[in-house]
Amino acid sequence: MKKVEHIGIAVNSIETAGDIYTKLLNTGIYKVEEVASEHVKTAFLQTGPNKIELLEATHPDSAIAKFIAKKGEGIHHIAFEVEDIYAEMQRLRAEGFVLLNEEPKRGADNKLVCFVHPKGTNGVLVELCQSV
Ligand SMILES: C[C@@H](C(=O)O)C(=O)SCCNC(=O)CCNC(=O)[C@H](O)C(C)(C)COP(=O)(O)OP(=O)(O)OC[C@H]1O[C@@H](n2cnc3c(N)ncnc32)[C@H](O)[C@@H]1OP(=O)(O)O
Ligand SMILES: [Co+2]
Repeated sequence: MKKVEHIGIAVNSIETAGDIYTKLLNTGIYKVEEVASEHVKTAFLQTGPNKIELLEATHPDSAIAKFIAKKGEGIHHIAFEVEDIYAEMQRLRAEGFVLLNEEPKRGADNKLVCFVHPKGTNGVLVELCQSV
Protein backbone atom coordinates (compact mmCIF):
# COMPACT_ATOMS: atom_id res chain seq x y z
CA MET A 1 0.00 0.00 0.00
CA LYS A 2 1.55 3.28 -1.08
CA LYS A 3 -0.58 5.95 0.60
CA VAL A 4 -4.12 7.05 1.33
CA GLU A 5 -5.37 8.00 -2.13
CA HIS A 6 -8.64 9.57 -1.04
CA ILE A 7 -11.31 9.64 1.62
CA GLY A 8 -14.84 9.09 0.32
CA ILE A 9 -17.70 11.03 1.90
CA ALA A 10 -21.33 10.10 1.22
CA VAL A 11 -23.45 13.20 0.63
CA ASN A 12 -27.03 13.87 -0.36
CA SER A 13 -26.09 16.57 -2.84
CA ILE A 14 -22.73 17.28 -4.44
CA GLU A 15 -23.89 20.82 -5.16
CA THR A 16 -24.62 21.57 -1.50
CA ALA A 17 -21.72 19.57 -0.06
CA GLY A 18 -19.39 20.98 -2.72
CA ASP A 19 -20.04 24.51 -1.44
CA ILE A 20 -19.39 23.44 2.15
CA TYR A 21 -16.16 21.60 1.36
CA THR A 22 -14.98 24.43 -0.91
CA LYS A 23 -15.35 26.81 2.03
CA LEU A 24 -13.89 24.35 4.52
CA LEU A 25 -10.79 23.51 2.48
CA ASN A 26 -10.56 26.92 0.80
CA THR A 27 -10.17 25.24 -2.58
CA GLY A 28 -12.65 24.35 -5.31
CA ILE A 29 -13.82 21.08 -6.80
CA TYR A 30 -11.29 20.22 -9.51
CA LYS A 31 -13.31 17.50 -11.20
CA VAL A 32 -16.76 15.94 -11.27
CA GLU A 33 -17.20 12.48 -12.75
CA GLU A 34 -20.14 10.15 -12.88
CA VAL A 35 -19.17 6.51 -12.41
CA ALA A 36 -22.26 4.85 -13.84
CA SER A 37 -21.19 1.31 -12.93
CA GLU A 38 -21.15 2.31 -9.23
CA HIS A 39 -24.31 4.43 -9.52
CA VAL A 40 -22.48 7.46 -8.17
CA LYS A 41 -21.55 10.97 -9.09
CA THR A 42 -18.18 11.96 -7.66
CA ALA A 43 -16.54 15.32 -7.03
CA PHE A 44 -12.91 15.72 -5.97
CA LEU A 45 -11.16 18.39 -3.96
CA GLN A 46 -7.48 18.38 -3.15
CA THR A 47 -5.57 19.74 -0.15
CA GLY A 48 -1.83 19.28 -0.46
CA PRO A 49 -1.31 15.65 -1.41
CA ASN A 50 -4.71 14.55 -0.10
CA LYS A 51 -7.94 14.08 -1.98
CA ILE A 52 -11.51 14.15 -0.75
CA GLU A 53 -14.11 12.36 -2.87
CA LEU A 54 -17.69 13.51 -2.41
CA LEU A 55 -20.15 10.81 -3.48
CA GLU A 56 -23.78 11.33 -4.42
CA ALA A 57 -26.06 8.41 -5.36
CA THR A 58 -27.48 8.39 -8.87
CA HIS A 59 -29.75 5.40 -8.26
CA PRO A 60 -31.68 4.02 -5.24
CA ASP A 61 -29.62 0.79 -5.49
CA SER A 62 -26.37 2.72 -5.08
CA ALA A 63 -24.14 1.78 -2.12
CA ILE A 64 -24.23 5.49 -1.26
CA ALA A 65 -28.04 5.65 -1.14
CA LYS A 66 -28.16 2.58 1.12
CA PHE A 67 -25.40 3.95 3.36
CA ILE A 68 -27.13 7.32 3.80
CA ALA A 69 -30.49 5.65 4.47
CA LYS A 70 -28.88 3.60 7.25
CA LYS A 71 -26.26 5.89 8.74
CA GLY A 72 -26.80 9.35 7.25
CA GLU A 73 -24.18 11.41 5.46
CA GLY A 74 -20.57 10.91 6.49
CA ILE A 75 -17.28 9.18 5.84
CA HIS A 76 -18.00 6.22 3.59
CA HIS A 77 -14.58 4.74 2.76
CA ILE A 78 -10.82 5.15 2.82
CA ALA A 79 -9.02 4.42 -0.43
CA PHE A 80 -5.41 3.25 -0.48
CA GLU A 81 -3.29 3.50 -3.58
CA VAL A 82 -1.56 0.26 -4.49
CA GLU A 83 1.18 -0.56 -6.95
CA ASP A 84 -0.22 -3.89 -8.12
CA ILE A 85 -3.90 -4.41 -7.30
CA TYR A 86 -3.87 -8.07 -8.36
CA ALA A 87 -1.01 -8.84 -5.97
CA GLU A 88 -2.66 -6.87 -3.13
CA MET A 89 -5.98 -8.63 -3.67
CA GLN A 90 -4.22 -11.99 -3.53
CA ARG A 91 -2.32 -10.98 -0.39
CA LEU A 92 -5.46 -9.72 1.38
CA ARG A 93 -7.46 -12.82 0.42
CA ALA A 94 -4.69 -15.00 1.85
CA GLU A 95 -4.84 -12.92 5.06
CA GLY A 96 -8.56 -13.73 5.31
CA PHE A 97 -10.07 -10.38 4.29
CA VAL A 98 -13.36 -10.48 2.41
CA LEU A 99 -13.07 -8.76 -0.95
CA LEU A 100 -16.28 -7.37 -2.38
CA ASN A 101 -15.28 -7.97 -5.97
CA GLU A 102 -13.50 -10.95 -7.49
CA GLU A 103 -11.79 -8.92 -10.18
CA PRO A 104 -10.76 -5.26 -10.09
CA LYS A 105 -13.42 -2.91 -11.45
CA ARG A 106 -13.22 0.60 -12.86
CA GLY A 107 -13.53 3.62 -10.59
CA ALA A 108 -13.12 7.35 -11.14
CA ASP A 109 -10.25 8.30 -13.50
CA ASN A 110 -10.63 4.77 -14.90
CA LYS A 111 -8.57 3.47 -11.96
CA LEU A 112 -8.67 -0.23 -11.11
CA VAL A 113 -10.48 -0.55 -7.78
CA CYS A 114 -11.46 -3.26 -5.31
CA PHE A 115 -13.40 -2.95 -2.04
CA VAL A 116 -12.78 -4.82 1.22
CA HIS A 117 -15.78 -5.65 3.42
CA PRO A 118 -16.07 -3.33 6.44
CA LYS A 119 -17.01 -6.25 8.72
CA GLY A 120 -13.40 -7.46 8.59
CA THR A 121 -11.77 -4.05 8.93
CA ASN A 122 -13.27 -2.72 12.15
CA GLY A 123 -16.26 -1.14 10.44
CA VAL A 124 -14.32 0.78 7.80
CA LEU A 125 -14.99 0.17 4.11
CA VAL A 126 -11.59 0.05 2.37
CA GLU A 127 -10.97 0.70 -1.31
CA LEU A 128 -7.79 -0.35 -3.08
CA CYS A 129 -7.02 1.64 -6.19
CA GLN A 130 -4.37 1.50 -8.84
CA SER A 131 -3.71 4.24 -11.34
CA VAL A 132 -3.68 3.12 -14.93
C1 LIG B 1 -16.11 5.65 -7.81
C2 LIG B 1 -15.23 4.89 -6.83
C3 LIG B 1 -13.87 5.57 -6.76
O1 LIG B 1 -13.42 6.10 -5.74
O2 LIG B 1 -13.23 5.57 -7.84
C4 LIG B 1 -15.92 4.78 -5.46
O3 LIG B 1 -15.45 5.15 -4.43
S1 LIG B 1 -17.46 4.04 -5.55
C5 LIG B 1 -18.09 4.00 -3.89
C6 LIG B 1 -19.42 3.29 -3.85
N1 LIG B 1 -19.27 1.87 -4.10
C7 LIG B 1 -19.09 0.96 -3.08
O4 LIG B 1 -19.14 1.27 -1.90
C8 LIG B 1 -18.88 -0.48 -3.51
C9 LIG B 1 -18.53 -1.39 -2.38
N2 LIG B 1 -19.59 -1.43 -1.36
C10 LIG B 1 -20.42 -2.50 -1.20
O5 LIG B 1 -20.26 -3.51 -1.86
C11 LIG B 1 -21.52 -2.37 -0.21
O6 LIG B 1 -21.83 -1.02 0.00
C12 LIG B 1 -21.27 -3.07 1.14
C13 LIG B 1 -20.11 -2.43 1.90
C14 LIG B 1 -20.99 -4.57 0.93
C15 LIG B 1 -22.54 -2.93 1.97
O7 LIG B 1 -23.59 -3.37 1.20
P1 LIG B 1 -24.87 -4.15 1.72
O8 LIG B 1 -25.86 -4.30 0.62
O9 LIG B 1 -24.39 -5.38 2.44
O10 LIG B 1 -25.46 -3.11 2.69
P2 LIG B 1 -25.97 -3.22 4.13
O11 LIG B 1 -26.58 -1.92 4.34
O12 LIG B 1 -26.74 -4.47 4.35
O13 LIG B 1 -24.61 -3.31 4.96
C16 LIG B 1 -24.10 -4.44 5.60
C17 LIG B 1 -23.35 -3.94 6.84
O14 LIG B 1 -22.24 -3.14 6.43
C18 LIG B 1 -22.37 -1.83 6.96
N3 LIG B 1 -21.88 -0.87 5.99
C19 LIG B 1 -22.39 -0.62 4.78
N4 LIG B 1 -21.67 0.32 4.15
C20 LIG B 1 -20.66 0.66 4.98
C21 LIG B 1 -19.58 1.58 4.91
N5 LIG B 1 -19.39 2.32 3.84
N6 LIG B 1 -18.76 1.68 5.95
C22 LIG B 1 -18.94 0.91 7.06
N7 LIG B 1 -19.94 0.02 7.19
C23 LIG B 1 -20.79 -0.10 6.18
C24 LIG B 1 -23.85 -1.67 7.24
O15 LIG B 1 -24.05 -0.70 8.22
C25 LIG B 1 -24.22 -3.06 7.69
O16 LIG B 1 -23.84 -3.24 9.02
P3 LIG B 1 -24.79 -3.97 10.07
O17 LIG B 1 -24.90 -5.37 9.53
O18 LIG B 1 -24.04 -3.87 11.37
O19 LIG B 1 -26.07 -3.20 10.01
CO1 LIG C 1 -13.60 6.03 -3.69
